[in-house]
Formats: sequence, structure tokens, C-alpha cells
Amino acid sequence: MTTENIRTYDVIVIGAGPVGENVADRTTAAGLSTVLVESELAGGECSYWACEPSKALLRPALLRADAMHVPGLDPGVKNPLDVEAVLAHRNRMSTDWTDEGQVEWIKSAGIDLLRGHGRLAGEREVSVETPEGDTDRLRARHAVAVCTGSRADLPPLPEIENLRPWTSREATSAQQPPRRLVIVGAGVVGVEMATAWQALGSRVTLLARGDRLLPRLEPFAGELVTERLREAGADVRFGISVVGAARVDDGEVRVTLSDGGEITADEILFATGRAPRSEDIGLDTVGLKPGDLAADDSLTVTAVPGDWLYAVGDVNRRALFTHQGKYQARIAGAVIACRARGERLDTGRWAPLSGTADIEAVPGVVFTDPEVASVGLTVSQAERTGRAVEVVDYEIGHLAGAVQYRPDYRGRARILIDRDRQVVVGATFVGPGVGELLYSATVAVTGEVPVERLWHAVPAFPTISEVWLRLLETRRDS
Ligand SMILES: Cc1cc2nc3c(=O)[nH]c(=O)nc-3n(C[C@H](O)[C@H](O)[C@H](O)COP(=O)(O)OP(=O)(O)OC[C@H]3O[C@@H](n4cnc5c(N)ncnc54)[C@H](O)[C@@H]3O)c2cc1C
Ligand SMILES: NC(=O)c1ccc[n+]([C@@H]2O[C@H](COP(=O)([O-])OP(=O)(O)OC[C@H]3O[C@@H](n4cnc5c(N)ncnc54)[C@H](O)[C@@H]3O)[C@@H](O)[C@H]2O)c1
Repeated sequence: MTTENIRTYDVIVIGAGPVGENVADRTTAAGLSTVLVESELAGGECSYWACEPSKALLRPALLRADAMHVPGLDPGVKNPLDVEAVLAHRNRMSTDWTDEGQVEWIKSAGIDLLRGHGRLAGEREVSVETPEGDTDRLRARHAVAVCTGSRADLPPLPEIENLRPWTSREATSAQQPPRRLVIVGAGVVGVEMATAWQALGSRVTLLARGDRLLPRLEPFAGELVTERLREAGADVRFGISVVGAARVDDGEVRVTLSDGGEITADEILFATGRAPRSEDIGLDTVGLKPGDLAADDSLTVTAVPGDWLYAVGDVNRRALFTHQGKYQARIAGAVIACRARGERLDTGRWAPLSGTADIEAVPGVVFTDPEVASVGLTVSQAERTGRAVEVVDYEIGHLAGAVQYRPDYRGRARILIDRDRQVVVGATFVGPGVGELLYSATVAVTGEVPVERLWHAVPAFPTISEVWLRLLETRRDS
């Protein structure tokens, strides 16, 4: 039987991923009563099928790759990974796909949690289909924040539903390595999962439809990752698309390629991008279509009048990272609180209530061997947007700190300097361990630190951070 309850809150947040949790935390901290609606596990994709499990799979692979080249360690470090132990560690890092810890935190923060599928039901209203089959109706005095995240976007191949392919969910939660794994898509998910499963004993074939891996990043990133993946035994192919795939009677997958070739594998992973989870959330009730959740720098959906609807995190497509979604969440929470108090918003560039970093300085680390860390513009983005930049490159392997880190160190750094303003507007580092360098570049870009002042930021010897000094010297001497 369906029952109807109407409850009123100041704020309704749909989706308790990292982003929804942070919006709710901020609005509750501002004294606004807030309810979080969640249809699966509180904690979202990141905790169970994305960041946490993937990094738990990758860390042993990357540590072993470094350790194999550092003299004096037990030669046993070259042995294959203990697969069972790695997968058990990954299971723990994903809290065995249970969300009690998150639920406890939600309660302790004073936020109400309602389990069920949330849908907008007109202005400031949300209906929730509960697991018991009831429909709860919620009303918001001030705001509804849609934080429903994203899902894997599969290509429109014939019969794909009968193929039972892996998406990022299966790739991060599988309980044993497939003997042969074909990965379609050369973006971040494709290369990270190729690195992890190749190290865990699968024979990986990685298919890129373009001419390089990680096509959105500087070309040398994809080149260095390709070299290492091939050295690790992966079959990396370029200019190849999948034109058909079927699971045959014995459970194997037969993949037909655009060059006429065929591959047989045990599993196929489509790492072909993300789509916003906005198909079944009642957007039509507020005059929008699925995918229509563009948000401005205050995370407000301006296509809907009244400044009550917000889209935060992956669903708004501004920057698909947990850290960037949480940044947006802090801003959205503050904006909602500010509007509830009737105060005026200051959303100018770099103002406290503006998500300027989504546009100017999105940091990201790809956890491959070697790591790829980038923030701000690449050369091709600068060209596309007509920005006049100076480009400075340096081979990181020349640094004393890099050789100390791993004697066979290979890596490269690039910074882009805005010719008019003389500030760094983009940086990319590729090499083992460079993920920890990224915050320095993020501060330089967001702080718009004049390049001349960077000479006074002295990096310790012998660290990989000395790359900053070498980049400045290379520029001076060129
Ligand atoms: C394999 C992989 C690895 C990644 N690794 C990293 C990484 O290392 N670092 C990083 O920064 N980013 C990483 N990302 C990206 C990161 O996972 C996302 O940017 C992040 O999860 C977005 O958070 P979110 O809260 O917007 O969405 P999600 O985490 O997707 O959460 C959305 C929540 O909303 C719920 N929901 C959806 N629809 C409804 C509804 N109608 N009603 C109620 N609830 C609903 C969902 O169940 C989910 O819990 C990775 C992504 C993938 C796929
Ligand atoms: N370490 C991290 O922080 C991390 C890790 C994983 C994912 N992420 C986030 O998640 C986002 C999504 O990652 P992703 O790898 O799913 O998407 P992506 O958009 O980065 O890469 C998808 C790739 O698939 C290719 N592709 C699309 N359709 C195809 C087809 N039919 N055949 C062959 N190739 C096809 C695209 O050209 C693209 O290169 C990333 O942009 C990133 O923001 C972050």
C-alpha cells in the first residue's frame, strides 16, 4: 500500500555521495534543517566503486614498480603481487560495500537520512520512493540540491545488454582477476584499470580509438604511460574501435575490431566516459530535460527561476572529481545559507561564493606508473581558447631528487606561463610520485603568484620539487 507523508525541511539534498554529504554538512552547520535522500549506499560512487577501491588496487602495483628499481631491497619484491591480499585490502578500503560508518557520521552531523529514490516533483518539492514501496513527499523552504552523480556511459553497440560488460563498478569490485581483460577507452578509468589488473595478473589489451592514451592531457603523459604499460606486458593498441562484441556459449567474450581483427577475452570493460545520473529524477516537473543541469559559479541552476535549485558534483559536469565536487559543495552550502539569510551574494572571480577553480584550476592525479598530475591549462586548451602562453619543459629524471627516488626515473614537467600576466596558468608533471607535487602547482595557479616571486620559493635538496627551480632556470636560459 502506498502512504503519503509530507515533511518540510529548509534544504533537501538528493544523493548522499561525497558531494551531497558535504552540501548537507554545510547547510546543517549553518543552522538549516537538512535531509539527505539516498537510493543506494551513503558515500556514493567514490567510496565503493571509484576512488577508494581503485586506489587500493593501484597502490601495491605502483609501490612494487618503484621498489623493483631501488637497490638493496629484498629481491622478492619482484615477485607477482599477492592477489588475495590486495583484493582483501581493497574490500576493506571499500568497507565491504556497507555504509554504517557513513550513516553514523550523517547522524552525528545532525542531518536526516531518507533511503529511497528521489525525484523532483515541482518547485521545491521532492518525492521519494522508499525501499518499502511507500512514497514520501518532501518540501523545501529554501533549496533543493541535486547531487546524483554520474554513471558509466556505454557505447551504442548492438546487443550490448546481452554482453554483461564490466563498467567501472565491476572493474573496481571484482573478486578475482579475469585471465584476459579487454579495456575499451583510453581515459583515466581505462589506464588506471589497465595498470591495476595487469599488475594483478590479467593479460590486458587496452584499445584507444585515438592516437594516444589520456587524450585530454599533455601528449607526453600518454606516451610515458604507454611505455610503462607495455613494459608491464599490456597490449596497448591505437586507432582501434570496437564494432561488435558478444558473449559466446562458454562465457568468453568475442570482440570485433574496426581493423577487421578479433580478440577473445574473459571480460570486457567499457571505460568510455560518464553520463550524469539525471534521467529519472523528475526534471520534467521543473521544465528541464535529462542532462539539463548546467549550474553557474554559485552552483545554481539558472534555467529554473527562483534560485532554489542547485546541481552540485558530477551531475553538473563542471569537473568530475571528488575533490572538485566537495569544493563545489562547500560553496553551494554557503550560497544556500547566504540566500536563506537574505544576504547578497558576491560571486565575482575568486570570491568566496564562486566556483572559479572549476574553470581555472582543476587539479587531477592519474594513479598510473608513472603518475600524471595536472592543474589548469594544457597547451592545446590554451590554443583553443586563444591564450598567449610561454611553454617551459624539463626532464624530471635529470634531478638528483628523482634519481634518489628511483634510479631509472623517467618523467617530464611542463608549465604554461601567461605572457601578459606573467603567472603560471597550467602545470603537468609526469613521473613516479609526482601526485604529491601537485598542490604546489595548484597554489601557484590559484594564487596567481608572479613568476618572479617563484624564484624565492626555494625547494629542498634533493627533492623532486626542485623541478620548479629547473623550470625557472630553463626559462631564464632559453
Ligand atoms: C573508477 C573511478 C575512479 C575514480 N577515482 C577518482 C579519484 O581517485 N579521485 C577523484 O577525485 N575522483 C575520482 N573519480 C571520480 C569520482 O568518483 C566522482 O567525481 C565523485 O564520486 C562524484 O561525487 P558525487 O557525489 O557527485 O557523485 P556520486 O559519488 O556518484 O554520488 C551520487 C549519489 O547519489 C545517489 N543517487 C543517484 N540518484 C539518486 C536518486 N534519484 N535518489 C537518491 N539518490 C540518488 C547515488 O546512489 C550516489 O550515492 C573516479 C571515478 C571513477 C569511475
Ligand atoms: N584518478 C582520478 O582522479 C580519476 C580516476 C578515474 C576517473 N576520474 C574522473 O572520472 C572521469 C571519467 O573517467 P573516464 O575514463 O570514464 O572518462 P574519460 O572521459 O576521461 O575517458 C573516456 C575515454 O573513452 C573514449 N571513448 C568514448 N567512447 C568511446 C568508444 N565508443 N570507443 C572507444 N573509446 C571511446 C573517449 O575518447 C575518452 O578518451 C574522468 O574525467 C575523471 O574526472 C578520476
